[in-house]
Amino acid sequence: MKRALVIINPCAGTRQANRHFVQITDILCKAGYETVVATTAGRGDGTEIARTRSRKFDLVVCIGGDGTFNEVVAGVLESGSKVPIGYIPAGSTNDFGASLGLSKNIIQATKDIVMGVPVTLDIGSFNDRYFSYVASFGAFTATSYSVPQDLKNTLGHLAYILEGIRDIPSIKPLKLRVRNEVGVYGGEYIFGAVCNSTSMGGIITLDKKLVDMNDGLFEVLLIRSPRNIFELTQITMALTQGKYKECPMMSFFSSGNLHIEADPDMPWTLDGEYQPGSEEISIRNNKSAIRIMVGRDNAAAQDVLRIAGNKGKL
Ligand SMILES: Nc1ncnc2c1ncn2[C@@H]1O[C@H](COP(=O)(O)OP(=O)(O)OP(=O)(O)O)[C@@H](O)[C@H]1O
Repeated sequence: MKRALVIINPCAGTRQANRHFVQITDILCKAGYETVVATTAGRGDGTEIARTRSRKFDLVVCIGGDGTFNEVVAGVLESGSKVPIGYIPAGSTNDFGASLGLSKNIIQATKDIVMGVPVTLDIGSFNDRYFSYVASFGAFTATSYSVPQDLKNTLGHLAYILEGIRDIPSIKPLKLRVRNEVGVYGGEYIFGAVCNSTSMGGIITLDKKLVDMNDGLFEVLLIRSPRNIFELTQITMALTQGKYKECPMMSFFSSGNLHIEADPDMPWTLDGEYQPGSEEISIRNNKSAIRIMVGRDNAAAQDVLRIAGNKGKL
């Protein structure tokens, strides 16, 4: 009999997964999995459970937000197992699940895991930590949590931008030097993101055509500190229209590896969770590092994983 390890963060998001838990295990059971459940009790547990137990299973299912998924991915990678991972997004923002087109409906997401196919996906390293979809610093990090729901409903993407740019004048410029395979970028920035995703905190939305989550490359966006209202307007326009490449206040490029020199006190976020800064940061793209289950009719995943070239088949 096949075996599934379910790792659930019972406190993620609105705790809605807890209410569906019997249905989730029922679906796994009917799909032929003997199911073992492990709950996380605090930070790091997802990694510890996945690291010590993944090797004995045919499937690891993660239920929680992007932070829990990050932990489970790190644990699976550290275990050396190639076990496919199913992700049931049950957090508050679920940026990464949205990029991959995973269902927001918990039951449907579970069905997609058992009926779906494994496809490979790049995973980033930030010194000795892993991240699934974004390492970022500076402005906007709290924006996705502070936008009122009614504004999100009426204005959508624009609501995040309005909320985000409100903070820009109060942001202390951050000195940075970034080196990659082709060049060096340096100066004072208010924001930077190294993404393997089409969306980041609602503020940055990348065209699906630009993003391949399995190509060994990140999309990198750096936003310079504005010195006057004209430069601030340029940033606002570029964010609103998604035209990062054309904006003189931004550097936007694809890269596999980055070396960053920064203020060690400058905090980062990895997949939405706090990460202490460091003077020297090495960011690497671990190409096709994990296998993740996606539904067979998942059009978004087909786009961002270039399924035809992927090892999995839909
Ligand atoms: N049993 C628990 N009780 C309280 N906190 C927990 C528990 N298990 C894990 N955690 C914490 O939950 C955090 C991860 O939350 P997660 O990101 O999965 O959910 P979220 O923040 O609601 O979702 P999202 O990141 O998608 O907005 C981790 O930092 C971890 O320390």
